[in-house]
Amino acid sequence: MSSSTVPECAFPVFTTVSSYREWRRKAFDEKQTVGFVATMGALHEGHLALVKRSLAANDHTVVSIFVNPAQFAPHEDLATYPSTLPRDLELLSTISLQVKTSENEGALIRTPSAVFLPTISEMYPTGISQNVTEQKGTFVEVKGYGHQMEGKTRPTFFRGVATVVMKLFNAIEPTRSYFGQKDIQQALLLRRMARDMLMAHPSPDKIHIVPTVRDTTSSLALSSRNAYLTSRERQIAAPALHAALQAAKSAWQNGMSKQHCISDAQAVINTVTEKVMSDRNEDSTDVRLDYIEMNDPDSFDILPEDTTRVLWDSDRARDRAVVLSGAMWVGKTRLIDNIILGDTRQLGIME
Ligand SMILES: Nc1ncnc2c1ncn2[C@@H]1O[C@H](COP(=O)(O)OP(=O)(O)OP(=O)(O)O)[C@@H](O)[C@H]1O
Ligand SMILES: CC(C)(CO)[C@@H](O)C(=O)[O-]
Ligand code: BAL
Repeated sequence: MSSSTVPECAFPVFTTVSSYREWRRKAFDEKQTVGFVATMGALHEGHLALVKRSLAANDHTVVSIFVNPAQFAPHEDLATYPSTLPRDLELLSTISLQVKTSENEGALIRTPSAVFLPTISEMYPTGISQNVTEQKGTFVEVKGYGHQMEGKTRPTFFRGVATVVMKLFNAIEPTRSYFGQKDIQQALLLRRMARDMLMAHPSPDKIHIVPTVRDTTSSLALSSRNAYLTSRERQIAAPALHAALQAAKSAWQNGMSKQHCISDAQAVINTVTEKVMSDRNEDSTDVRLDYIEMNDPDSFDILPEDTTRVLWDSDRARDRAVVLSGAMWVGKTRLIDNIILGDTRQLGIME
């Protein structure tokens, strides 16, 4: 993207690493903190929640918008991924937060300081293929943590995410960074990457996880890909994933085994699938569960089938956390969601 094609807005939009670095150097010199929110654009209230958390805690907030080819498999939706750049920049121009600081009693208004909007060649100087076997250059893999949950269906996804986020961290050099709980495996894996690579910008303890923002009536997790849903899919089928996870959660809290919890969740999806199939007057939608699973948040290991809350708790900490997550196809849209069972503070999820 050339700077002449970027719409005018209230903050600088940097399309190159070198132009951003000039701005960043000044923030370093002035000992100002920089909060960072990485996005692929098509912004919604979920993204804005991350931006607000950053505004609350940092002198500056930088948002990146970059649709990363490396995290899309060749058969996935890179070509059709939603893009709403003028609206994104407008949303970021209108967001503000009033903060209290020790020097300034209540009157300080913070707004985003900059957007980083790089081209593909800026981010991948050696070039990039979506086909892993054809790739050349430097990639980041968090070994042992990218094949479970989302990685089972999307085996090259976390390699693409870790690679681009390492590049973004190197370019932006944030003091703190904010990721959404909606992509819980991504956030936990990136914290591990920062720890393993001894990163300072941000340090692993400054990678913050923000609770999932949901549609207030249906509880559907907000997601850029929700734009693919028809209105009937959005109302009838899409909310089933969260409802299924809630059914598993209540079975877990009632002392049931993991196996029982997951079959309760599957029953919720089956009921919705049958309803959608039986509405013969309407356009038919194909609803298909990809997975619902329960994993250890530290190792990402799958919990054994007979695990109950009591067995899990007695093993280590009280109210020990579990990641209960799932993915489901509604027509051509793949939705993901999760609930943390037990104490969410063990995962450092913000309150
Ligand atoms: N509903 C949400 N609540 C909180 N954070 C969210 C929500 N949706 C996305 N995020 C977070 O925003 C950041 C950028 O996400 P991204 O741009 O991929 O949007 P997305 O809505 O997750 O898109 P997609 O539909 O591709 O999954 C990630 O850290 C992601 O977890
Ligand atoms: C973190 C991220 C911006 C990397 O491309 C993406 O995976 C996302 O938006 O969740
Ligand atoms: N928020 C996750 C980005 C992706 O699915 O590619």
